[in-house]
Amino acid sequence: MTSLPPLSLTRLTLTRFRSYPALDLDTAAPILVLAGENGAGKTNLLEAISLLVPGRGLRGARMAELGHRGSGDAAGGPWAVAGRFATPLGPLSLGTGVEDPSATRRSFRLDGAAPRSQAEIASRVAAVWLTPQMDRLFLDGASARRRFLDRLVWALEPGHAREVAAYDTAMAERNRLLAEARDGGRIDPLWLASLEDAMARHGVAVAAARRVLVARLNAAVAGGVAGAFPAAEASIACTLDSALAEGPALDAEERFRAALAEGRAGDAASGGARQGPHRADLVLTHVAKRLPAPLCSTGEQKALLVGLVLAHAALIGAQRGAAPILLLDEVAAHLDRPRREALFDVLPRLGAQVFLTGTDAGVFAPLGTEARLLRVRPGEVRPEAGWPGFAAAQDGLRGV
Ligand SMILES: Nc1ncnc2c1ncn2[C@@H]1O[C@H](COP(=O)(O)OP(=O)(O)OP(=O)(O)O)[C@@H](O)[C@H]1O
Repeated sequence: MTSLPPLSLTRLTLTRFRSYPALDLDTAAPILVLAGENGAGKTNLLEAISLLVPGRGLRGARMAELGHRGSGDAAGGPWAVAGRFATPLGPLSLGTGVEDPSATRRSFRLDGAAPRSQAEIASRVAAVWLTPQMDRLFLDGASARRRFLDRLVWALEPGHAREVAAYDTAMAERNRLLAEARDGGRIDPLWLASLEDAMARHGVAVAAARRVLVARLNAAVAGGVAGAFPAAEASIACTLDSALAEGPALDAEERFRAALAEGRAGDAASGGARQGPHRADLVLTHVAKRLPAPLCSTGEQKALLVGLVLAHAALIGAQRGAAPILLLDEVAAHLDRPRREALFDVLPRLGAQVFLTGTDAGVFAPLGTEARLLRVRPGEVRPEAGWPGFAAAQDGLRGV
């Protein structure tokens, strides 16, 4: 068995979390496959792990949804998730949860004490996930893709979230002022200019950070970070941001500020700023096919997304010195056999601890002894010795 990756979850303990009244699970393995029927509680486990890092977790759920509801319980109560980790700086214990189910925020414990900040937690533990909900990324509107891209940047540049928020705030206030002026109200021109100044400063910072990330992702993909995985064929771009963040930052800010000042009347008529990083879009292209992602098949889109997430995980790993924990929910669902096998070939070589879910354990048999199989049934998880269909899968591989 391969040794444990530098950052690994070694034990997961749930108390009244989702479908689990209580669970204590040994997770000290490089790759864990959580197999079980629909509704067994596989995604709930990934979600619990995702909540051990700051953020809203992989479902973006509200706190009140997370407490275990027994039959007849109209509302969930308090809940807790605790994890023990092996990290490059030594063992670490992390806990999160709410005591009051009406709370909107959860609290954290780091080695038994309240952490100084969420950044302190993020500096010790990182996780990256891919869920079936993200399959729609290329079919939905651009705003979902911008949020996705910004989350990718944020994982590497924690200050990015502040820049995005500052830009959005300034833009919303400028939109309000322009609407007021359009409706005959009197507005303060100095206030308007200062808002455009803020939009230019934060907007160029947002665009520049996205541009840097996109370049690094492309380099990671081209450098074969995703191994032989077909998604290494992706090219990644973000529209608008190149032009917006071109040249020295001060020049770019000046251009954007001037464009905003010139565009006031048109922006007022159309109900908001018509240009800026809030209009950018993330574009993935299948290089071999020369097709943008929305024109690719479901499985091809999934492969592009997997490649993007693996490249992102590799960048985080290079920056932190330890790869983030990978949570891949139903990742094999739309992938054909060659793509699955290419993925299973890459996963053990990423230096990351990987959690995979699926309804059919046999699909994961090619991972062989690299992976530990856990059988998930409502409210319980048990290790299972051996893979169903393992011998057949091996025969199949030999036959290729
Ligand atoms: N707060 C809660 N209390 C109790 N049960 C819950 C709560 N929230 C969700 N559940 C239940 O948890 C079960 C497992 O959900 P989960 O999404 O983990 O399933 P899964 O194994 O990933 O299934 P699938 O293969 O269908 O994706 C569902 O039946 C759901 O109704």
